[in-house]
Amino acid sequence: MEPIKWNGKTLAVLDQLQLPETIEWVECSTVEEVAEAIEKMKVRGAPAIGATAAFGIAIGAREGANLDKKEFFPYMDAVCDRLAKTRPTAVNLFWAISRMRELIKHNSDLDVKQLAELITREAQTIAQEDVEMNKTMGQYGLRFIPDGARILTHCNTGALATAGYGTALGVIRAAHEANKNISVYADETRPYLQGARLTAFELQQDRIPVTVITDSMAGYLMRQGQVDLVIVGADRITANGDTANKIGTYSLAVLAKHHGIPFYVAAPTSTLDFSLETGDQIEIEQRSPEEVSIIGGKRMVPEGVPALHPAFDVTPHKLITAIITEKGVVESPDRDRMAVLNRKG
Ligand SMILES: CSC[C@H]1O[C@H](OP(=O)(O)O)[C@H](O)[C@@H]1O
Repeated sequence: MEPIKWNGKTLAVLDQLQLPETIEWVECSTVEEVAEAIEKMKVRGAPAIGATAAFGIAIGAREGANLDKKEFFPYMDAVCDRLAKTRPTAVNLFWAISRMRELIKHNSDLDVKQLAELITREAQTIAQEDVEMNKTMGQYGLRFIPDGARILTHCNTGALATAGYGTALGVIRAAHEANKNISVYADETRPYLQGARLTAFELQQDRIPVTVITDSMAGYLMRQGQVDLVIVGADRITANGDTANKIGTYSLAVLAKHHGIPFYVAAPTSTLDFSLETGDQIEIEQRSPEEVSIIGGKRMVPEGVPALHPAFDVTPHKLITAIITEKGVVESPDRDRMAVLNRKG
């Protein structure tokens, strides 16, 4: 079940805030509606918000198709700027926007309507490429998944977090499709509950054995010898392999290291950011504390008591066993080893 569907002129967004109880599609026909769907996390997941922003730019180009060219280019700049303001951590968002800006710049000789068509096709290509990258990544990750593996994963990195198939969940899917008899522990992943609500939903649909655990149970299971490996996604990976991912990932990596359990990151190369040397430079999104204090519409923290809500944390590369991408695997990632991924094409 993909998170977005292009309808030729508008973008249907599966409202992930309503899952798993309700499957509700929201029609986005303006740039602002797309931007708000990303900001409110109706659609979320690094590659998914990149693809969504690309279609938001396509909608913007169609809205601006009646402008003359000298107005069209600054108008499209403003469209890209608006979408770039939605969420700061996942580099896939900025990768998609930058790819669209380059496309517009290198095709400025076309008329506005031709440009709008070209931009729409590029958004569709970005989505199609993402699914293909995820399936390739799944195959690269297979060698790290022993038969019968008990896998712990965090957040949601499946079809709902991408244009389809998934990153870490893509590796899990590939292992299941290869009859490796795996089972999954899904961290519920407070406060948005991507694991409990979305990963469990996806794996149940695929008949992959899944058990939801609270985030605080991971160490207990590792100490009981119940976890064979951890695999997670990523929102931004810097030149030395430091990885930003959903809050709670760093704690998992420390626990995995302590227990001698392999810790894998699966992410397409659109998640790599070689402009940053280390994870200390990654901007961590600070979301509303109300998303922590209020659960299912019910206040759990007394009014007036503050709450923190960093939406991501950074796992140092030394805690990562391997980074799996569609261009291959980097084991024991560091700056020198990651450089192999920093090649165009
Ligand atoms: C395919 S990796 C998706 C990545 O994005 C998630 O964050 P959010 O749900 O806030 O968009 C989480 O960090 C996942 O690992």
